Amino acid sequence: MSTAASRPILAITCGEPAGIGPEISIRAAWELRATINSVLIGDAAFLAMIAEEIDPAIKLVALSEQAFKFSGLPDFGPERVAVIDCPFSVHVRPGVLDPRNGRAILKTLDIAISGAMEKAFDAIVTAPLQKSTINDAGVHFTGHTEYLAEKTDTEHVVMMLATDRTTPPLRVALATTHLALKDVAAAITADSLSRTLDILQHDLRARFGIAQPRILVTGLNPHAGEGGYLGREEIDIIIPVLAAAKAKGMLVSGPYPADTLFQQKYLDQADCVLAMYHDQGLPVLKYASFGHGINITLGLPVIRTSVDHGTALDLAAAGLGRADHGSMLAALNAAAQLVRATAAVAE
Ligand SMILES: NC(=O)C1=CN([C@@H]2O[C@H](COP(=O)(O)OP(=O)(O)OC[C@H]3O[C@@H](n4cnc5c(N)ncnc54)[C@H](O)[C@@H]3O)[C@@H](O)[C@H]2O)C=CC1
Ligand SMILES: NCC(=O)COP(=O)(O)O
Repeated sequence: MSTAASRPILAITCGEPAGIGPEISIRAAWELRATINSVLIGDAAFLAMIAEEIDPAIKLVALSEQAFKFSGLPDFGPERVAVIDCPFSVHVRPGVLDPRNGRAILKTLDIAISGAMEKAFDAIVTAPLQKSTINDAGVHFTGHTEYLAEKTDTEHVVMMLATDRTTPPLRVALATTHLALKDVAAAITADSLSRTLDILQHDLRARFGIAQPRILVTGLNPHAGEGGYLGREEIDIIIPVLAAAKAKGMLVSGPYPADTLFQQKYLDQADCVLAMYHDQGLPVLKYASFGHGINITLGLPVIRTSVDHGTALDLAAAGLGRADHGSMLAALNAAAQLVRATAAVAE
């Protein structure tokens, strides 16, 4: 099924329909149709309406989930973009969240995940969804990252955001994912941190072709704990884990104070920074490249990339044409590149 070498097949979940996800998904899939075989997953009638408004020349062709499951994906060629129909429960009003569509949004992800696990898709690319809407629909949901881990039976995954708009490219991985700040310290255990480093090392090699990844690790506390006077996580957990990783031959260093680590002289010597939590690492990357970065979930049995932004309900409410689809283009191109790089490393 896979056409990794030529035109990889990427499942795109169109995300929260009241946000900018459908628009950026259609624009990016259409623009890249010559090199990427995108398969949009969402409400086909709704997507057709948006496509018509963006540009009547855009050609979408819909198939039902049943047809996809029983007969697979027909070859629609590069002149049309396929849509797997996943109908919403209620009419969508741009900018207005409706939890009654929450379960259908989640179903788009389920179709993408099972299709990728069965190798009908080479990778998954997700447009942003509103995490609160899924919860309001009655399903506990903290993020795609955790949901993908659960649905693929993966015990441990790593969230990494990346941009090639800097020199060298900046990659920021996180030791924890979507957690309330009060729960972060307890989640950083020797076991979870060493698993995170192992996954980083493995995926930077297998998916990015970096033979000996150099990983700079932040501390958790201000001034990396100030020798224990501002917290003991560095002394009790991070330093011993880094020592063990170095003993295994990994090129890790730290813990560095997070507020001064992001300087060119350090980043020039690094393939990746591992930050301890969401708002420690991501603001730096988003400041460097917001709207053009990507989010990659490492450690999964499938390739998944996403955009570096959220649903932007404010823009969706204002009408089509306001959102920048640069990050969606980057996420699609990165997924295609990861498909090719992974195939090359496996050979
Ligand atoms: N991968 C995902 O599914 C993600 C989903 N989210 C969800 O998005 C929701 C809203 O998040 P916010 O923190 O408000 O961030 P946001 O990224 O949606 O918006 C923050 C600001 O950036 C602007 N912006 C965002 N994307 C843009 C684009 N493509 N072009 C131009 N301007 C853009 C918005 O107009 C707004 O001013 C959250 O509640 C969260 O659930 C957030 C991040 C990732
Ligand atoms: N800020 C990045 C983010 O929240 C990613 O969330 P998700 O991809 O796990 O849904």
